[in-house]
Amino acid sequence: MKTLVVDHPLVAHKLTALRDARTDSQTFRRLTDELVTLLAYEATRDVRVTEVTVETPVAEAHGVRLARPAPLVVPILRAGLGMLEGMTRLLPTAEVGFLGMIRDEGTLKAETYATRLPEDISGRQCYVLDPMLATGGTLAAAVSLLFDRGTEDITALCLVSSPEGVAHMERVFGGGGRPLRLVTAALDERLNEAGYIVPGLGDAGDRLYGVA
Ligand SMILES: O=P(O)(O)OC[C@H]1O[C@H](OP(=O)(O)OP(=O)(O)O)[C@H](O)[C@@H]1O
Ligand SMILES: O=c1cc[nH]c(=O)[nH]1
Ligand SMILES: [Mg+2]
Repeated sequence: MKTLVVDHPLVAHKLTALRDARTDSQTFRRLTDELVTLLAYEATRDVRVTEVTVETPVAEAHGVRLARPAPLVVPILRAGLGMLEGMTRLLPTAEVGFLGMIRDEGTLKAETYATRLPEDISGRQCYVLDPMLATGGTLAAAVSLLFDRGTEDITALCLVSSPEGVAHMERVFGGGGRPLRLVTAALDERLNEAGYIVPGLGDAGDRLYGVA
């Protein structure tokens, strides 16, 4: 797995405001949306394109458009939903599938409660959205499911990642196989005893949508 920590002052500025416990839900949602747009720029660097020619008012111009089959964007519910609009704004032809996953806060194991994906996702480039990569259990389960369904390559976009989560993903998917990339706005210090990222930003789902 290739990991990219996006190093950009605008990303750092918005992430700092997002982390701030005083930031309200409305602002948290806006900042999440803005951060995704910035991460998406890096995350889609290898998106497949097809060469096309268009007529400008002056002459023929050679360019590209997004290739078919369209990319697949998969937010992991709930918190990943906060990243969806920012991503599809940049990838308007993308299809969207949904994975509902919840981490048991006692065992820290991820459970899948909903899977709604297009029928055929074989050969697709896939962008998985989840603001938090903590133990890595949730993202690893999502990536395994998508690879099992035939996805060609996967890029995960996370706002905050932990070293433990990245190490878990590398352990599970490091042995080659299909391409996997992680694009994250921050690699934090560690996990605490409760499995929360330190310093992190708290519970992303609760901060986006209120306490579940
Ligand atoms: O890396 P892990 O240790 O698996 O933890 C990360 C997961 O926990 C959070 O979701 P949560 O289970 O709280 O669900 P929610 O989005 O509905 O709040 C977060 O959005 C990730 O999906
Ligand atoms: O820090 C964390 C860990 C898991 N889930 C979150 O929302 N935040
Ligand atoms: Mg949550």
